[in-house]
Amino acid sequence: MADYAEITYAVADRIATVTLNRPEARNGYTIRMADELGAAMDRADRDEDVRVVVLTGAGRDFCVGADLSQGGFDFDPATGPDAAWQEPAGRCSKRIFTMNKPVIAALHGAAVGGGVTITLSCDYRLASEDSRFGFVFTRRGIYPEGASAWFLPRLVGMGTALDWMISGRVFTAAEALEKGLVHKVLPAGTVLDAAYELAGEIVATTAPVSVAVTRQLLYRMASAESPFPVHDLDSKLIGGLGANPDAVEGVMSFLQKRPPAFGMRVDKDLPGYLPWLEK
Ligand SMILES: C/C=C/C(=O)SCCNC(=O)CCNC(=O)[C@H](O)C(C)(C)COP(=O)(O)OP(=O)(O)OC[C@H]1O[C@@H](n2cnc3c(N)ncnc32)[C@H](O)[C@@H]1OP(=O)(O)O
Repeated sequence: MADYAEITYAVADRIATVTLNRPEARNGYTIRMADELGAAMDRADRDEDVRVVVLTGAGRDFCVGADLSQGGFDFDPATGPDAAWQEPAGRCSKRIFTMNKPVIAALHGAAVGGGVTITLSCDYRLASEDSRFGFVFTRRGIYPEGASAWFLPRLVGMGTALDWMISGRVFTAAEALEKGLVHKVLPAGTVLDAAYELAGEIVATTAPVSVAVTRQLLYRMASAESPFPVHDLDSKLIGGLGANPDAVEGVMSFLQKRPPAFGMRVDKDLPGYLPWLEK
């Protein structure tokens, strides 16, 4: 699409592909890229033809983090940012977190600094066996942003998060898989195909509103102190979703041994969709 300079956006088979597109700079992250990524996620979320987003990078790397050759502040360092300013990785991380649709990150080469923190709010991380990861921030004298202090311990446990974030060392796809940062490691050159296969399965078999509610609930309840609030919410959600036509379709398609034909809309007018989950 002509309206982006540092990413590309394409839709096929109900899957939006968002590609970081500065291969000459190893997809070094810029303020502009952050803004374009946020806009692309917005667009995919609003597009009724899109069910799943695949996030990937052009060239040999996913993303080497902030492009260190570019300077980088979009505020005056002498006065600091105003209260509304959102740091660049957070702009994307936050937008992905509030998506109604799952996001699959297909990673290869370096996924380092902001290049890994922007994937932490994605629902899946698939990695090529040549991937390397690193929360290198302490080595640059800065801080791991993109809300990684919230996401990373939940994904890999506090011990591993402390190790990776304090040491800043670069580690392999095998270590990322062992600790739970990535869901799968794929042979070189096959990670994007694997992402499309997974996305296609989600498109073909799941109800959009169920997916939206389920992913938000998992995140929101991850910090609950006991199962009691989750039991209460479950009752509201099951009651609401039961009134949704997709619940009828999900059961009928199973009984009639045919593929489901779910509705495409996910919005606050649908029974079972709880807009307050977005807060
Ligand atoms: C909001 C976001 C904030 C942040 O992301 S802060 C963190 C910013 N990112 C980094 O600090 C990563 C720095 N890079 C590295 O640690 C390593 O590189 C890698 C692990 C990514 C890759 O290692 P290897 O494959 O051995 O490559 P190489 O020999 O270190 O570098 C090859 C060329 O790539 C350039 N490069 C790598 N990362 C960046 C970057 N982030 N910004 C600008 N250039 C980068 C180098 O400088 C060099 O260039 P030349 O060949 O011309 O000497």
